[in-house]
Amino acid sequence: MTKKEILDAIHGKMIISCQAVEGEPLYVEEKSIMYLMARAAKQAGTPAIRTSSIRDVIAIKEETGLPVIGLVKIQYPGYEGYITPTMKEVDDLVAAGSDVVALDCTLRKRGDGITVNEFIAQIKEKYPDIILMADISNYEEGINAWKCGVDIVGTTMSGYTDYTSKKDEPDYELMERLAKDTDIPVIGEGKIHYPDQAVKALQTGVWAIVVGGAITRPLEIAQRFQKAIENSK
Ligand SMILES: CC(=O)N[C@H](C=O)[C@@H](O)[C@H](O)[C@H](O)COP(=O)(O)O
Repeated sequence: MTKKEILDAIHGKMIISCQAVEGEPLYVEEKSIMYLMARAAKQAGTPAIRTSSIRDVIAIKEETGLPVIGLVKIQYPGYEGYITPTMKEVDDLVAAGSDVVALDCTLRKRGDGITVNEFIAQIKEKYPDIILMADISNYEEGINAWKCGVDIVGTTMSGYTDYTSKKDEPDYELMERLAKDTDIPVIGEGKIHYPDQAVKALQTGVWAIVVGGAITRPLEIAQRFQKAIENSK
């Protein structure tokens, strides 16, 4: 699919994130099972899937035929970001056929000593046709990534950096400001736990939203029920 086709397909819609990394209940060592989550997501009508790891990108594309936003979560020493931190992960995602490559574009420390701006430039030089989604945590990082020429900005990391508020709800304000002040698609992502929050996030003016754990992480869902019950006692 071309960039325009992908962006048109996701416009106004909910992308479902299907992820399980090592240590999570749905992570199975021998074989990816996240394609089953993606099957359900497709049946529910999602136009695209976001997923982590090379094997899940491959399995989900094979299962659904939908465009995939791929990323690799890996924590290297010296790097604060863990979403597609180096060219190695970009190379692997491109080779796996990831339609969009998502990467950490926060302004945090990188172990290779280059800036995120330089990293983006290196990726674009190596892969001129790549579609990049910048995962950022605040307004400054979103604007910076947009100016570096990424194709999509996502609010993914809001609440997950030292300098952003840890509230357990979507960052509607960030979504609204970036949608207003950039001319590329903004994806509202992170902590959208309920259908009414999904609606509200889309109403901020973002191009699309990503919902993950509230649909595809059973432990997180069960804990939310448990907590509500405990709190009611
Ligand atoms: C911060 C981080 O590492 N976020 C990851 C990014 O891909 C995923 O673990 C999240 O599930 C995804 O962003 C969707 O968010 P939520 O699961 O809250 O709907």
